[in-house]
Amino acid sequence: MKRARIIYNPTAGREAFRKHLAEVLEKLEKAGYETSAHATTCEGDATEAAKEAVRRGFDIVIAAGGDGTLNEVVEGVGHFEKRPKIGLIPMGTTNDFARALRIPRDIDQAVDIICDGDTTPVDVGLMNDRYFINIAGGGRMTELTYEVPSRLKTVLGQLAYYLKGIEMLPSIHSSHLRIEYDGQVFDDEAMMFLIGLTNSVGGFEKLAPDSSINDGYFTLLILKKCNIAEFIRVVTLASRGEHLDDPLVIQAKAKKVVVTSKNEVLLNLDGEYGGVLPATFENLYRHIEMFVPLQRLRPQDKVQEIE
Ligand SMILES: Nc1ncnc2c1ncn2[C@@H]1O[C@H](COP(=O)(O)OP(=O)(O)OP(=O)(O)O)[C@@H](O)[C@H]1O
Repeated sequence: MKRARIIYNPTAGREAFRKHLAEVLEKLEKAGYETSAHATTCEGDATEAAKEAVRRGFDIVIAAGGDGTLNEVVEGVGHFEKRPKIGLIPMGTTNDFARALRIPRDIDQAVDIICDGDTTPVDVGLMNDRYFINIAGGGRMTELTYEVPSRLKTVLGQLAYYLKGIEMLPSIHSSHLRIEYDGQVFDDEAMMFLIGLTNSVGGFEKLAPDSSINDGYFTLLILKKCNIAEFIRVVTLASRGEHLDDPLVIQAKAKKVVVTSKNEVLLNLDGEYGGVLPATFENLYRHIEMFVPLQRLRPQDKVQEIE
């Protein structure tokens, strides 16, 4: 019998996972998994629990929580040579990664995907020595996501981001950024940069529409220096996926990105504070095997059988 370890964040999202735990365990047992669960107690605990699960030889690790919990689980398993497969039960507020993988928010349906057993390899990012699964970025605007208090996100959902964004608008300014990406260089003032692994970021599904979850490339977006009116215009365009042709936006594909600055620039990794520049971002090609609804993936995310 295969062994599964559920790592769940009891504080994630609006709904308590604990209420559903018994039925989830039963379902997984029926599908042939001997399953146990761990409730995280604080920040970083999911990473330790995931490391322990690898050491104890679990075949699969299931993250039940938001992007933060999945990020911590990947951080825990990512450094090991032999990595368990990862399942995801989206319980967060935005669930960007689940959206990119077409994993439904319904707990029952998400567990069905794990029970069905279809998996696909996905790329993960490594920033210096920390993993990220969805998005890394830097610049004043990217600070927005981790300045929104978790409690506010839970109560207000995405509205919390908008409210915080309005509050922060007057303090948005540019920073010097030197960005080397696959042999090219941007060296100028800019508002922010984003390095995405999937098409889904902060609830915006059209920010990096061409990105694929397993092609080995990041989508790099740079927003050049602009004033607040231009900034609002580009963010509005981005919400509709119409920003890529804007002269203020640079878009590129890259496997490796190195960013330095003359200023102090704070970083954001999967929506949480990620330290300060300088940083090197590497795309780890198909580093993690994840349970997904294969037939629902976008064509560019499907692994071709003949490669
Ligand atoms: N018991 C706990 N108490 C407080 N914080 C916790 C606990 N367990 C985990 N955390 C922290 O909560 C953070 C956010 O959790 P998570 O991403 O699962 O939910 P979310 O913020 O509601 O969802 P999303 O990231 O999709 O918006 C995690 O990064 C983790 O460090």
